[in-house]
Amino acid sequence: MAARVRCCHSNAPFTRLPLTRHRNSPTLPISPSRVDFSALKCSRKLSLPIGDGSSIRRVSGSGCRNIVRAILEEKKTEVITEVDEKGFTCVMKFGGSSVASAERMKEVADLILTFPEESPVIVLSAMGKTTNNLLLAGEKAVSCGVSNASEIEELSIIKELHIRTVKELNIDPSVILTYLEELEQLLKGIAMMKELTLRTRDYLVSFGECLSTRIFAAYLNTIGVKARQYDAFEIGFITTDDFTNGDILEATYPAVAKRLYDDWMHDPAVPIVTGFLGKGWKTGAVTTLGRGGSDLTATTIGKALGLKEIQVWKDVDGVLTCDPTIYKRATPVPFLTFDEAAELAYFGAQVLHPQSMRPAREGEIPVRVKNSYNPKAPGTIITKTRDMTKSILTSIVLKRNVTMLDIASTRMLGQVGFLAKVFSIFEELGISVDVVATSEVSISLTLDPSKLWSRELIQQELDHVVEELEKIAVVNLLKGRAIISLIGNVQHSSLILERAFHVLYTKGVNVQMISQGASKVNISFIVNEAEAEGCVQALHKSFFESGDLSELLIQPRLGNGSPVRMQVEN
Ligand SMILES: Nc1ncnc2c1ncn2[C@@H]1O[C@H](COP(=O)(O)OP(=O)(O)O)[C@@H](O)[C@H]1O
Ligand SMILES: N[C@@H](CC(=O)OP(=O)(O)O)C(=O)O
Repeated sequence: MAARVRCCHSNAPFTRLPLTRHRNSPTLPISPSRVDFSALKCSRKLSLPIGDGSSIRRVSGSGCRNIVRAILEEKKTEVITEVDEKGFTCVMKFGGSSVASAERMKEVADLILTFPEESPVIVLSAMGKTTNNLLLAGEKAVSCGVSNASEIEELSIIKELHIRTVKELNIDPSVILTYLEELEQLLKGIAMMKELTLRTRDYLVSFGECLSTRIFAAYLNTIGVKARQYDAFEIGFITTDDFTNGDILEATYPAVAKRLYDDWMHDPAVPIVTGFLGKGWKTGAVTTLGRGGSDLTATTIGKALGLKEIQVWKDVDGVLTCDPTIYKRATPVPFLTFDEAAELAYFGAQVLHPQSMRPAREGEIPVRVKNSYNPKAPGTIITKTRDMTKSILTSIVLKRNVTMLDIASTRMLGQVGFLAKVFSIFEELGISVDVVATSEVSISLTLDPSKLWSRELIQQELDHVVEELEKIAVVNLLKGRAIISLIGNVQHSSLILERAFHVLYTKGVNVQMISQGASKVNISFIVNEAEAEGCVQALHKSFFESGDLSELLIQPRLGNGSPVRMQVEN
């Protein structure tokens, strides 16, 4: 293996790439067995020039690690020499609300141009409500008959929106026309087959992101900003074959880094990447990462390229103290840890995709949530740690449409393995469980509604679960429940619980289950769905609108009398 790597610091002559963390150690020829990839990962400030003598490129960041791995995996034997080109600095993801119209796309382009010091990778979602419209169109196609498929109302809405956008942006409509024709053909195909499999559903919704990115890249090119469109499933986003809910596989990171850097070095252009989409590793078919999955696309690129920041641009001033559609007086949360953000997303805050924090946490890359409608607002910055000294409650999250199961063993106390048996039934049926509270002979738990949503046979599945559990237990299935999660500093759980229960007691609400669990940041309780919104509003008033709760804290003190500073680490 003859690849050689050198490192360059911006103002210094080329020094030699440390294969350990020491910057000034000598250059060594690299071979898979000699490269300490974990050391490379730490070297975020290193630059890695690669080339074949004729064309020479340089990349920066911990993406170097992925490039080196990719080179080695391909068994390239080229010599690496110096150049001085700028790599990518950040990823900017714009959600559907940010690119909902031609006007919005222009504003987003302006916004990107207001950061000339950045060299961003752009990730886009489908325009506005296009994903919902595609799903609705697909469902209608199943039963409307082939001859009516072209007339589906949502198809017309999608066509009209995209054609109008292209006209208003003054770009060549051919960039999207073939896609719109193909979409119509696909709906006819669904109508003919009279079925919409999960695989076809993913292919169908992929049109949304394929269209929006093509339009935006074409627009940037017309205003003189060189841009290049990418379909994520063509540039190395490899996922499991779980259609509608694909998991990003490890191979994605080096593949995406290599493709984006290679293209950039041959011919620099701003990459415009489709969010939400991937390619199933066995089937080779288009997959999606679950609703809101463009956030995960952005953090995956952030980690792959070792960027300094991941920005997700939304239609709100950051992560708020609760869903603003439930309670208008929600306010932005300036700082969050990855743990808090992940928990918040997992327990239902639509603002972030539940899996999106994982790559950011692994790459230790800060995530900034900003408002594309109000760029001056500071937004929320999500990092590994933050000062928790005064933090009590951060945000209140509501998850609706929850099914709860009370499971009591038919045998009496002391039954060994009861919990194991119950959970093995869920494992066998592939159903995921959200909140759990147990005693030796009984369990209360909730089923993850998003998992149920993404699959069919919901009622049959529930019946089947109950049937299996009834072999060992008395089962009570309770629908129409909601989970209210209090995300915050569980170090102060007594204060949080005292206040929360006072609020709920005052409202006459009976909590049906509570779980604090092992999480350092979340206390959840289950109430009737009909009461849930009122509870969130009352809790918000009590925790965020009635003075500084931190004054109630009894501060732990060191021997010298000074207060202990608390840091929460993921
Ligand atoms: N705690 C929260 N903070 C901010 N927004 C929230 C929260 N909970 C729910 N939301 C909803 O999330 C929306 C933003 O997320 P999303 O629709 O995925 O944005 P985008 O499509 O721009 O990526 C907001 O408009 C808001 O209604
Ligand atoms: N368009 C997809 C993916 C996505 O991330 O969208 P948004 O960024 O608008 O939430 C969806 O609606 O689920």
